[in-house]
Amino acid sequence: MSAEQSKNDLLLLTVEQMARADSDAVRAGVPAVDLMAAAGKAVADAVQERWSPRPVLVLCGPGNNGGDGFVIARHLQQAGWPIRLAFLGNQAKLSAEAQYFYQAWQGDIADFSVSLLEQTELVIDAIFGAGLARPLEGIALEMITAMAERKTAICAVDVPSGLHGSTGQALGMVAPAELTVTFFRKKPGHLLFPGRGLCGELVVADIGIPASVLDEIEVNVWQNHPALWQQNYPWPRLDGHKFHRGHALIFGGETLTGASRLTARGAMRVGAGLVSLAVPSKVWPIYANALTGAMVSKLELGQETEDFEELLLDPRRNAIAVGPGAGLVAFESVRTRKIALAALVTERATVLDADALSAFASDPQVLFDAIAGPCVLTPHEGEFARLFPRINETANGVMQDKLTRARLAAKQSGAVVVLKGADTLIAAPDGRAMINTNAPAELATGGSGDVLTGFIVGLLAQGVEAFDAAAMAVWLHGAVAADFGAGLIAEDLPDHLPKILNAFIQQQALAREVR
Ligand SMILES: NC(=O)C1=CN([C@@H]2O[C@H](COP(=O)(O)OP(=O)(O)OC[C@H]3O[C@@H](n4cnc5c(N)ncnc54)[C@H](O)[C@@H]3O)[C@@H](O)[C@H]2O)[C@@H](O)CC1
Ligand SMILES: Nc1ncnc2c1ncn2[C@@H]1O[C@H](COP(=O)(O)OP(=O)(O)O)[C@@H](O)[C@H]1O
Ligand SMILES: [K+]
Repeated sequence: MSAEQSKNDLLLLTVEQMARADSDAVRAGVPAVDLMAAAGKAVADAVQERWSPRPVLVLCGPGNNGGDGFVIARHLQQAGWPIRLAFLGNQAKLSAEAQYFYQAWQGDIADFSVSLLEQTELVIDAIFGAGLARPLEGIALEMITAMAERKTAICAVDVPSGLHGSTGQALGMVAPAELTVTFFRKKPGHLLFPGRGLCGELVVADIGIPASVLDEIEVNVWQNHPALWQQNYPWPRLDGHKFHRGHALIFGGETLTGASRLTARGAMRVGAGLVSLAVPSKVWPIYANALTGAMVSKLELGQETEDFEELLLDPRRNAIAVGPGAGLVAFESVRTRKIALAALVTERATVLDADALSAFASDPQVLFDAIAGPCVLTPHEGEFARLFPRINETANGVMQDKLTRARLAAKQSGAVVVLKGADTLIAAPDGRAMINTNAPAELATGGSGDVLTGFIVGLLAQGVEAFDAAAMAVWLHGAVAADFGAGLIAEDLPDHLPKILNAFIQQQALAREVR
């Protein structure tokens, strides 16, 4: 598969974009009835690959998702499965293609009723798909609530009914599926929590929509994956020396000294040519004692910012990280702000994390106004709420989804925003975004974010553009943790990185040989 093709496969379509892809395909000559036939067949195949024949209840809703349900029921029935089918809606209002498959269905059609679940071992949820306009109510809601309570095995068509495909948010109740089969491309809601947890295994089926329809749709959200950035990965040059690989400067505070040391180790392992820590002179011995490969510079009491600025007079210190362990109590907070602003004024590539974000909570605009060069902000949800309170405001008690919030924050701040969590978002001010999906829950351990900051600043030092550096770092961070597995602590992340990088090099070499 070519790089362009895999990039294309990683695109995520909103519900509206998917509807557009669908209608453009029809306009390009693919009959709508063929799309529905292919969609239903793909779901029936996926079901037969995973389950042995058993009593199945197919729940068909009023739209085209329901239309798919009729196709699925027919295939499974022809394969000898015991099928019951229930329909919610008005036959006269079905689309032409759904009407066609409704007519083609040979069996009985029941009304929705919770009692149907009694002799059911597998439910095909074809109630609502991408077209859900408002929260579920009435018998649809009762059905889904009963399915969730009984923990019936569910195969969802396109999305588990009630889940919003663009946001990953539940519109009221959603029964978690074991398997979700979607069509053509994934949607953000399949990858963003809670949606990701509700979809179970996710299968993307080709239903005959030509990829060329994407040429007309402006898509700028992807699932984060090396195919998107591996051509920009900064492998060392054969004739290189350490200054070709950049010099990362990291500020270290005086209380939680471990945090910035983790950052430094992350930056070193990811390949920065040189790494320096700049730390208050009174704690210099702690750092100097603990670090071998990194250099430690002293910032004298009362003139820490000036000393930091002096270090920045050397243009070879080309990437800066401030935040991990920087300090927030009283005078520390003021110092953290000053150091962050001193970094930003150079317009060199800068990562601000942790305390360097919280230090601006009282006036985030001061931070945003100072961002002029390449900058990456790496808030977790708590830090995000402090910096972007307006973006987090709720309407009817509901906050906007994570993708929207990260993109608004990137636009507002002028920085690449890495909104961390189990479904970390990477968003650029120009609207591009990636959703990361390879991170295991083992990363929820103190200090893992500090290492991520180190990976980012190490890549920035090597000249990688901010959005790519953030995407690479987040992916590597997840890959390392997933490969390490149980028992992971933050210290393991830098030290296990070489294994992942070496595997990555081998894969790239293989790909080159194949080409
Ligand atoms: N390329 C594609 O996108 C294809 C899509 N197909 C299927 O078509 C589906 C999309 O079809 P539709 O746009 O008809 O969407 P749905 O099947 O989700 O149905 C929407 C219908 O439900 C009604 N509705 C929405 N919210 C409601 C609520 N809360 N309570 C009661 N009624 C509500 C709407 O008024 C509309 O009539 C996809 O999910 C997929 O399963 C397939 O048929 C094949 C091709
Ligand atoms: N449940 C989870 N699944 C996957 N990744 C997670 C999970 N919880 C946290 N992470 C990741 O772990 C890191 C934690 O960073 P952060 O919250 O800054 O912690 P710390 O300050 O202790 O380093 C982030 O990269 C985040 O995306
Ligand atoms: K569904």
